[in-house]
Amino acid sequence: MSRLGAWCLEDFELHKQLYKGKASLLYKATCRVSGLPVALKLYRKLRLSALNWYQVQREIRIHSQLQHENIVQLYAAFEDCDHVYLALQYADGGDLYEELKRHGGHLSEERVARDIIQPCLFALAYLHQKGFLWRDCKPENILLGGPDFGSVKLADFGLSIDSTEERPVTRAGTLDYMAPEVVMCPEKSYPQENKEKALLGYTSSVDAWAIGILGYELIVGHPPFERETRTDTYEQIMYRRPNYPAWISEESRMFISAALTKSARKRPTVADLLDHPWILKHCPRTLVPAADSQSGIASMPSVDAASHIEVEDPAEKACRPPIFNIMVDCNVASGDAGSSETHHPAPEMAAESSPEKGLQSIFQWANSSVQRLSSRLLASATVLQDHVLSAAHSSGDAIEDRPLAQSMAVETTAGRPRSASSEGGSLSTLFYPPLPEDHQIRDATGSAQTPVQSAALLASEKLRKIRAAGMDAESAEACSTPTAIKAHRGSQIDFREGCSAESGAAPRAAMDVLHGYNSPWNSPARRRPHGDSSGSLASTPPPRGPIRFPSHKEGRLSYNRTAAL
Ligand SMILES: Nc1ncnc2c1ncn2[C@@H]1O[C@H](COP(=O)(O)OP(=O)(O)OP(=O)(O)O)[C@@H](O)[C@H]1O
Repeated sequence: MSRLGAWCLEDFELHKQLYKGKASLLYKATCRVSGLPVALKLYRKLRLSALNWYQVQREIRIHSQLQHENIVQLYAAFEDCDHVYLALQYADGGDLYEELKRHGGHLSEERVARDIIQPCLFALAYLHQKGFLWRDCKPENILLGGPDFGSVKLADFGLSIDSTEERPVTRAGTLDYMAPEVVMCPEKSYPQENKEKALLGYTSSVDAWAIGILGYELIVGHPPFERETRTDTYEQIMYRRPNYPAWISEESRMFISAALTKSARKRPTVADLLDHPWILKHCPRTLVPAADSQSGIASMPSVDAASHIEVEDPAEKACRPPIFNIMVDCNVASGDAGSSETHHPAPEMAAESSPEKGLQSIFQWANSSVQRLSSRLLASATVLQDHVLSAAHSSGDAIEDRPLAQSMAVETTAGRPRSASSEGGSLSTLFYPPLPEDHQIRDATGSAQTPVQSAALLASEKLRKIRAAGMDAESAEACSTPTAIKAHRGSQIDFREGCSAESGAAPRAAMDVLHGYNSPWNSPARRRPHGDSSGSLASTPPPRGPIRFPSHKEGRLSYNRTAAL
């Protein structure tokens, strides 16, 4: 059976809450139509400012165009009166941050290069080729496909931007992962702010920088420029070089140094980084797509299609879940000629013609954008192609025959309100099923706020500073440009004695002791950054002119999405 109409909440059976953000909730759910497990992301409309609305719309527009082995698939997007829903491919291995925690904050270099960095680079090359910037690289947004760690997937495109449609001019992302040129940009409070400023702007190379940060964090245990205050972190990002522990290999040091080239113009692209000797050393050569093969990048760049089919186990292929392929038409911002709604000119245009009308036009424009988005999203979820058909056939389930009441049969739980009405498009369609005790997700903010943990966090920061001072401050300069990487590629890698796993380096733990290195992950104080919620945009005014650094440390909260949430 195919899903003929638009998707709605009743198509999903909610299980446990996976995450609670400022404006979003994430549930593990099962699609009643196909039986597929999904991650259902709910944005609470009441918490969304005009800017947030714009970003949600952009997230859906961009994510719905992505189909890649290393990117979480967006299956559907729809809305009711109170929520916007994203049905996402469920990653049962959790996120990379949790994986790091499970491994004491370190992963082996080989694993980092082969299982994480290379797949991320493939996904980013694919994104960049389409003109998209991800802008939100961090372990929390990289999901694992299973216990074998075989297939990481990028998630969360809430900050992504289509550079073919708009110029990136905003300080967006997670501070520890921001490139210098991003840090130099101002924040913003409405979609078109600063777009007219020709001197502002950055490119996809901000994602290459973030990959360098990611590599460092996964290998060393913390981001290279993380400091106690935001001011210090900004300064580190802008002017300092990372400190490298002596035990990390020369190649990984060179890779990270190359990605962390301060000048965006001299920084290697993600395609260049795929050719870095560190990647080539740890990843089978056949997995690397030709650098200039556009089709290779656009489809599944991580595997050569032909050889992949040859080695693929047919049984495994049969078990692969079907994809219900839904395209969401949310091309709202560009306007709708046929719409009867009042359209307001973009604020900067109005401001140009009459400065005093500028502010008024911003509000009018924001209002009309919200209205247009809302009405269009409600009407626009369109099913194009549906593999659910086969899934439903095989299960013998007939979705049309299924009474709505039955599909909605969810027990009411004490403390979890559920409305009796199920009229389409109302909050009444939203329900929160009971959670088993052992599945109750504790609020990340609440779970780490005890005084003991706060004190431990401070102690851990001090420890980290002491460690940083003792690290090898030398920064590898070789391979710091695309040209240098290419020159280096294929050449015999000269291992620094004692630095490479292959040269019989001492086990990591022993080296840590030797160098007085005590992973922050050994301390229970390391908190999940999602829990740090003090850094909302609302509390950090956008800088004007020269950068002014705020004096307090905010957590690793993604910027520019939390404004007014
Ligand atoms: N498809 C998925 N499958 C399994 N878990 C997921 C999935 N998507 C997200 N998660 C989990 O939920 C967390 C938050 O997801 P996501 O980053 O999309 O939410 P968010 O509201 O955008 O968060 P933030 O604003 O903090 O970036 C992730 O770190 C991950 O642990």
